[in-house]
Amino acid sequence: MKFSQELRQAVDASWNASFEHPFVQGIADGTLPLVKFRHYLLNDAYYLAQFARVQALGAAKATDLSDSNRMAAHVQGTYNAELSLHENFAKRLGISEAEKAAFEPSPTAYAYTSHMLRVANAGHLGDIVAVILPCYWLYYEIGERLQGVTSSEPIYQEWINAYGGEWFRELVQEQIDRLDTIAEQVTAADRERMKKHFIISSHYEYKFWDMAYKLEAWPIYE
Ligand SMILES: Cc1ncc(C[n+]2csc(CCO)c2C)c(N)n1
Repeated sequence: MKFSQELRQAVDASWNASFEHPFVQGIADGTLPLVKFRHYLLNDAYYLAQFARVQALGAAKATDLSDSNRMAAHVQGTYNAELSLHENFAKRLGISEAEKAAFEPSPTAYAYTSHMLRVANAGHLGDIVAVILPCYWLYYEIGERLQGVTSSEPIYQEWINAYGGEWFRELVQEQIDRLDTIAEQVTAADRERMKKHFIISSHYEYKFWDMAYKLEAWPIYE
């Protein structure tokens, strides 16, 4: 069995919980209150900025020029594809640049990105691909499941369309293939560590929906 398949099996329950989360279901049927999607977007803008840094560390740590080149291209992909989607939504939801700049990430967004940055700083390219892969792959599977669904909220429909396309499938497959290639070249201990990164990122993907749905914030002490 390919390493990627072993990892996919290990997170099956966690990913099913993401598919069934009321945030995702609310996107599909259009009933998700926009205030919750707004909270998601603000946290996701922070998340994506950190995600790009993690991908860039992958480019820096690659030992092969072709991997450096592709990881750097993926940084640009995050900027172009993800942030343009965001800018479009932010405008429509009345999120200003000032609000974005002043926004402090919620505990889960902070913890998830801290997890990725810790792994990226300490690890090699294999650790980095393992820690970022659930972001690609889970969103692809959500996009796939929601194909054919017509959400009554146009913003949610655009979000669904963005993750169902062919361009996205190719990006995901490229990272899955990179994971499998590296997995064949490293030790069993390396693979075990990579698997843990993948599982923890999957937990955080679930918690990210929950964070947005519950409008999670830091405690206020008075
Ligand atoms: C919490 C969270 N997880 C995953 C994604 C999706 N995503 C982020 S970067 C990237 C790869 C380049 O497009 C993908 C698919 C998101 N937006 N927010």
